[in-house]
Amino acid sequence: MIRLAANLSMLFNEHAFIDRFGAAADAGFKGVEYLFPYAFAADDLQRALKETQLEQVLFNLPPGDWEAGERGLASLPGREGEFRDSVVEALRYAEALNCPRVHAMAGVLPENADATTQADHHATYIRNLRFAASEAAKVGREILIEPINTRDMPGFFLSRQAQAMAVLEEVGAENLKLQFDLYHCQIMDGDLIRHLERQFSAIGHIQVAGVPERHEPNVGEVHYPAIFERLSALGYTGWIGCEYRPKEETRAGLGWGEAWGLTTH
Ligand SMILES: O=C(O)[C@@H](O)C(=O)CO
Ligand SMILES: [Mg+2]
Repeated sequence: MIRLAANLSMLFNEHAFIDRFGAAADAGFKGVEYLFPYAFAADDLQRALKETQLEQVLFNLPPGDWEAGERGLASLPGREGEFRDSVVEALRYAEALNCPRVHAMAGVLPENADATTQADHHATYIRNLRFAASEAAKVGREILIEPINTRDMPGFFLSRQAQAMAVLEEVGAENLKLQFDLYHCQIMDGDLIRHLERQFSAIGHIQVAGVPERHEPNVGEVHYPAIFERLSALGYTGWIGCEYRPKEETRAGLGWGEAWGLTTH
């Protein structure tokens, strides 16, 4: 069964953040995800989930200085202390929101990074992910890593599916999983269904969007019905995060999801 989660950082931007929970539930979503909960007290978010009977399915660790262009800390040499604090903070929110998984963004390489710098980032990434996975395991949660396309995030350290699979293998923690965003995969690697099949056992969460504009899944070059069909055949029981920027009003664009219980009126 396909379970769709609304990404509240991108969907329902017609509403103030806290009101997006109600809008998502009204439209038929059963779960929500978003980038960061930290601007809100955990109690307020907990109340919003309870009132709407939505499940919190994912959010990200604190990413460093977002305004200054930082996109995660996990691979940044010299920032290990901050990364550790970010793991503790994310797990505190995860417990309060009953969220089973959190995404540790890899971070951005410095411009023109040479092989030594890249190797430093890789070594830091592996050490940090081991720490994060071991802390998360103590409280029964998963850590996710997500390859992100370098057109949207130039220099992002983790950009290819093969790189992510190699990292998962090197870290070797059962609760470290792949956040498979089909939008990024299409841009960087293509061959979506074969990637899904080959990586299926490593996947902890899936996200979708049309390519290339990142609008609704039925807008653009990817034929999502075939992908959803394959996912069902593979026996996927996890969540699919709707992480796209609606072309117009959120609700008006939900027609693509009617087969999976979303309503447009
Ligand atoms: O794909 C994305 O952009 C997100 O899933 C994310 O976590 C970082 O922006
Ligand atoms: Mg994503």
